[in-house]
Amino acid sequence: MRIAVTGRDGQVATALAEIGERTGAARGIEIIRLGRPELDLAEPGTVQAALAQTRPDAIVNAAAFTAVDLAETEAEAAFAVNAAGAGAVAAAARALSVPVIQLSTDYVFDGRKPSPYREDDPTGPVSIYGKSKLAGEQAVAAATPDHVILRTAWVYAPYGKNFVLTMLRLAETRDELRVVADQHGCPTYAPDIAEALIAVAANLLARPGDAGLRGIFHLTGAGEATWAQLAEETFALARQFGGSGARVTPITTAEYPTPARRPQNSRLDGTKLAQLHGVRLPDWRQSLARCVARLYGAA
Ligand SMILES: NC(=O)C1=CN([C@@H]2O[C@H](COP(=O)(O)OP(=O)(O)OC[C@H]3O[C@@H](n4cnc5c(N)ncnc54)[C@H](OP(=O)(O)O)[C@@H]3O)[C@@H](O)[C@H]2O)C=CC1
Ligand SMILES: Cc1cn([C@H]2C[C@H](O)[C@@H](COP(=O)(O)OP(=O)(O)O[C@H]3O[C@@H](C)C(=O)[C@@H](O)[C@H]3O)O2)c(=O)[nH]c1=O
Repeated sequence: MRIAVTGRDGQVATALAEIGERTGAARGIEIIRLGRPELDLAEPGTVQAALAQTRPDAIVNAAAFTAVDLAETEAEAAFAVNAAGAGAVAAAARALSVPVIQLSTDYVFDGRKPSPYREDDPTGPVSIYGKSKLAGEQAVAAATPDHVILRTAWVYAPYGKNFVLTMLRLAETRDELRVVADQHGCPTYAPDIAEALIAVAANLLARPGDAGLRGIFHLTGAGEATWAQLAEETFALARQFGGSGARVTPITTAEYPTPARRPQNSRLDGTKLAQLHGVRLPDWRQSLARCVARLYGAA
């Protein structure tokens, strides 16, 4: 199975590439990463040719404008990549007669639901990033029926830009960190997402006409946390490996003003993916332990 993945140096694409390098030969999986300048989602003219030359069996669109706060002032750029760009990738998949898996986000919801969101719950993004990703979902669905939209959340890895690495970096110079404790979500480990993407792609290729395997699915680490709990657990693990952590002071969203609004509740219910694709991710604490162990050279 040859999987072409966009967003070459991002967390998810990197995690997929690692699987390809470590176990791809034994498992018959080849990962081909694409990025700028040869594939630029803001330049839709580059998309089809770049993807076609990889001769993929399936395409994963992991490229996105992910700077949530910056998107508030760069809406046009965010929409170009996350909406039009995603549509261009899906159109290329259709032209190549292969399935496309589009990564999307918990930030398509407004966060007011008191329990975890299901796939058919009404969307209502409260940020430009969320709005642009929702428009991307719609563009993908309009471009090809042979798609899966995987909404994930709070992604972290031992590399790239993410909250866990930000906390560890800030703790190097500060004894105390103030972290919001009234936003609830599901931290998700990029290498877990990568394994799930491979399983979903294999299912799509095995059952080409199965509409039940297509459409929107939620994919997050099991369990739930606040950002403050995620920071605390990160520091607890870092200390186990001889590192240092900061003291976490829980604060409210109002006490940490940001340009973009974030949903208060962005927990996603992964039941549908488990039932139809047989994919369920480990608890976020287990995966965070693997991540931090790797950062400290213990894994
Ligand atoms: N990170 C998270 O917490 C979450 C992410 N997601 C979604 O998951 C997917 C993967 O996220 P993640 O791996 O964390 O993302 P990253 O932010 O780690 O990487 C995004 C990648 O997209 C690339 N990119 C940005 N603009 C363009 C463009 N115009 N053309 C081509 N490539 C571009 C970036 O390139 P460059 O390095 O050059 O900027 C980068 O390599 C995205 O769809 C994201 O919306 C969903 C929920 C949570
Ligand atoms: C750095 C920092 C952040 N925060 C808060 C701000 C915010 O409410 C929360 C998370 O901040 P970040 O900016 O790191 O995370 P953010 O960019 O909002 O993360 C999101 O990224 C996009 C791409 C997604 O799709 C989402 O699922 C989600 O992962 O933590 C603190 O309370 N204290 C701090 O010291």
